[in-house]
Amino acid sequence: MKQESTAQNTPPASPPLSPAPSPAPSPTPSPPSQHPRDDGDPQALWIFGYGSLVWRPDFAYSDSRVGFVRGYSRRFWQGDTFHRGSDKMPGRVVTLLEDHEGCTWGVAYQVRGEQVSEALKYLNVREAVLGGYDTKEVTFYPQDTPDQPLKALAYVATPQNPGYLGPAPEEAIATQILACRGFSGHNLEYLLRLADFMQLCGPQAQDEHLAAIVDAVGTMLPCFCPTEQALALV
Ligand SMILES: N[C@@H](CCC(=O)N[C@@H](CS)C(=O)NCC(=O)O)C(=O)O
Repeated sequence: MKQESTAQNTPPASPPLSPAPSPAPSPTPSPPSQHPRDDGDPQALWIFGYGSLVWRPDFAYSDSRVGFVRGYSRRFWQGDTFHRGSDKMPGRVVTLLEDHEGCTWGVAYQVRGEQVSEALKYLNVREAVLGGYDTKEVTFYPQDTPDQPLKALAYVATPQNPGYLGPAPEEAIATQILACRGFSGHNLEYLLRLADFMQLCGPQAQDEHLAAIVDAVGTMLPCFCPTEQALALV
C-alpha cells in the first residue's frame, strides 16, 4: 500500500488524529543500525503498530501494510499518565504479551532514508520517554503476502516498566477507560479507534480481549451517568 512520504499520511485504518503534543527534547535513541533492517532495502526499516500507531503514526513513512505478528497477544495492561490518562487517573493502553498461541493484528510502516532517524527520534519520545515502552524485533506477516514475512520493530511495554498495570477483569479495564483522558484525548477514543481498525481487518482478525472490553463499555455506558464535572473531561 503506497503512501506519500509525508507526516500527513493516512494509515489504512482511519485518518490520523490531530498531531501529537510537541514532544520534549528527547534523549538520543539507539542508533538505527541496531534495528531490524528490510532485506530488500538495507536503508529501510519496518515499524509495527498495534495500538495508537495503527490510527495515528504521526511520522513520515513510505509504505504501510496491514497484517499480524504471531506469538503475541494484545492486552490493555499498560498504564498511561500522559496520552490517555493522568497521574491521578492513569488510563489503560495496549502492550504485547508473549503468547505462543497469540496473533496480533496491526499496521507495519516502512520508513526509508532520513525517515528512519526522524521516526525513531519521535517514537523514542512518544513511546519510550512518555509511554514506558521498549523496542523489540518481531516478525510481521502482511495480510496480502503472509508467505513473505518482514522483520519489524515494535514498541512493547514490559512488566518491568513503572507504568505497567498488568491483568485485570475486562469490566474493570472498561471502567478505567471510561473514566480517563489525557493529552492525546479520551481513553474511550483509544479503545474505539482500535476496535474500528480490527473491524476493518475483517473476520479473520479476532481479538477477544479487545472485544470483551468494548462489550463491557457498551453495557456500562447507558448507566454511566457522568456528572457535569465528568462531562467536562470528555
Ligand atoms: N506501541 C503500541 C502502543 C502505542 C501506544 O498506544 N502508545 C501510547 C503511549 S502510552 C500512545 O502513543 N498514545 C498516543 C495516543 O493515545 O493517541 C503501538 O504500536 O501502537
